[in-house]
Amino acid sequence: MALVNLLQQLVPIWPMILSLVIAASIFHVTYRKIATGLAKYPGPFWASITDTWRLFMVLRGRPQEEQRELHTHYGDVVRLGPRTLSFANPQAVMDIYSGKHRMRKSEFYSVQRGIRAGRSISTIFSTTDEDAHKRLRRGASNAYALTTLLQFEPFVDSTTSVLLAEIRKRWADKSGADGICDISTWLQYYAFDVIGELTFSKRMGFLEQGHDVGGIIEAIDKGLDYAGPVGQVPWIDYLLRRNPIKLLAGRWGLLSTTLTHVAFGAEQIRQRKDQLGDKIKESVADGRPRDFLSRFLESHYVDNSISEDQVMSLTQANINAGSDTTAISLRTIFYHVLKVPGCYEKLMGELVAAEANNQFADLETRLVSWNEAQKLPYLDAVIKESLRIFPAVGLSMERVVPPKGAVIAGNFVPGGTIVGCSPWVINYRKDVFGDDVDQFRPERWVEATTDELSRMKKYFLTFGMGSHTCIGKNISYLEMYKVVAAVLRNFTTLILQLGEESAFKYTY
Ligand code: HEM
Repeated sequence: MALVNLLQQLVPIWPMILSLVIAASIFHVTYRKIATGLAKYPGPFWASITDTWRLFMVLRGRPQEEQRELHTHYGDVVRLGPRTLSFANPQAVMDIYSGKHRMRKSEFYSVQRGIRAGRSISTIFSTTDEDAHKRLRRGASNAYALTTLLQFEPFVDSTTSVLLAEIRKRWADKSGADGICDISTWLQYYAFDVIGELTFSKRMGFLEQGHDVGGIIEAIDKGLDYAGPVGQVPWIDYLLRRNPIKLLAGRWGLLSTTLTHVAFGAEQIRQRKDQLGDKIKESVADGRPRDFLSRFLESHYVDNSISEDQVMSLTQANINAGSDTTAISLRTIFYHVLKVPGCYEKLMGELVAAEANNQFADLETRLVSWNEAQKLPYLDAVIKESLRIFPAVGLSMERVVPPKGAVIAGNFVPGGTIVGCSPWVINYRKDVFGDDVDQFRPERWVEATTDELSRMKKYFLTFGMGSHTCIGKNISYLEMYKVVAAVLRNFTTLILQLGEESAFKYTY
């Protein structure tokens, strides 16, 4: 009754209320469009007044393609939000990521912090604090260095052997539907198991059990499906996952907020500490293969270069940043090898010739060592081209312009603006990779002149660039070169059967 009375009293003044709402909206739109200093940059109208436009672009499931189309339509700089610009030219890549403007990561990354017992866990990937990042990266970089790469080979070999054994047991030499392996799913199991083995000397068990054990893959995929769209409007995170009431309930043990893979990592660290006891404070130098956890624990307990929390955070970064990315990349490699006419035959030809030339030491299990894989130029070209044409990261790698502003590719950009380049845009630049960029053509990496090749390598953005460039790049190359060569050596007749290609969706 009271509400009806109130509405009746408002009737005479509704034109005034409506005018106020319209005036406020006009002010809001004008402010966001012009006062941010980005009015001169072209882009979709709705993007210039609200970030939710970008959120919907991500939800539509093909933001990487849409961003490329926007650049084709509007040019090298596109306004993707009231305070967000996307750049497409190579000079911008240098200006944004080379470190000359000391730009920090945007809040897009904060959305990807883990949660354990109601507390957020920042990782080397998700932190937006440049000093914290520097400390973490310095403490961890030894473990990921090219010089330690070979020490990780036994971990990759053992997971690869399990993958081969499972394929053999389940599908090899079987006819009809019994002989069809959903390689896409199994490559995902492989990538997740190998990162578990590299990090904790413990596979998560996907390959052996043939399913998503403990729902870990689902949890990580859900995390990415959440982070992609929510990262466009990061404050939404504080209403949803990082809702203070929810976090408090998590701290008090009233609600389980710990993410599945975070719990898995925490359990591995606990077990390792129990197992090592007092030996945890001793340096390990007996030449045994050492996983990442062992190296991080040594950095903490022996070298004091990272904190205990950082041990947890670094192992989490491996799982979060290193599993799905490698799975996507392995899938795109196999997809192109089997789909593009002539590619499979050429690659097999290279492997057979190498075998005939006694280039491979292992004739029994047919695993391939890192050093052997490095002597296969066509394999190298196929992997590079697959990663160029289908980079695992589909959105801009966002950075924040420092308060005094910055000149990016000749354009002055005011402080506080979020700027970035997408690997899906830069990897398709004709002036870098050639006129036939839409075509999968590994030969471009073989035929290029020295100058062309160095330009292609310089702007190849699949692993990012600068101080935040992928720390696990060498590890992922180790996995990919070895497993692709080993699968092809072991199973000589592979036929591609495509499923629902249209069901493919990208949210990150
Ligand atoms: C083919 C596989 C992979 C791809 C395509 C990939 C791609 C990327 C990209 C593009 C970035 C930079 C993101 C940015 O600047 O916004 C990045 C960072 C990172 N990656 Fe990878 N990655 C892969 C595999 C791995 C693996 C195997 C690991 C761990 C073992 C890993 C760990 C990380 C970490 C920790 C960062 C953050 C580095 C920092 O900010 O300092 N990645 N990755």
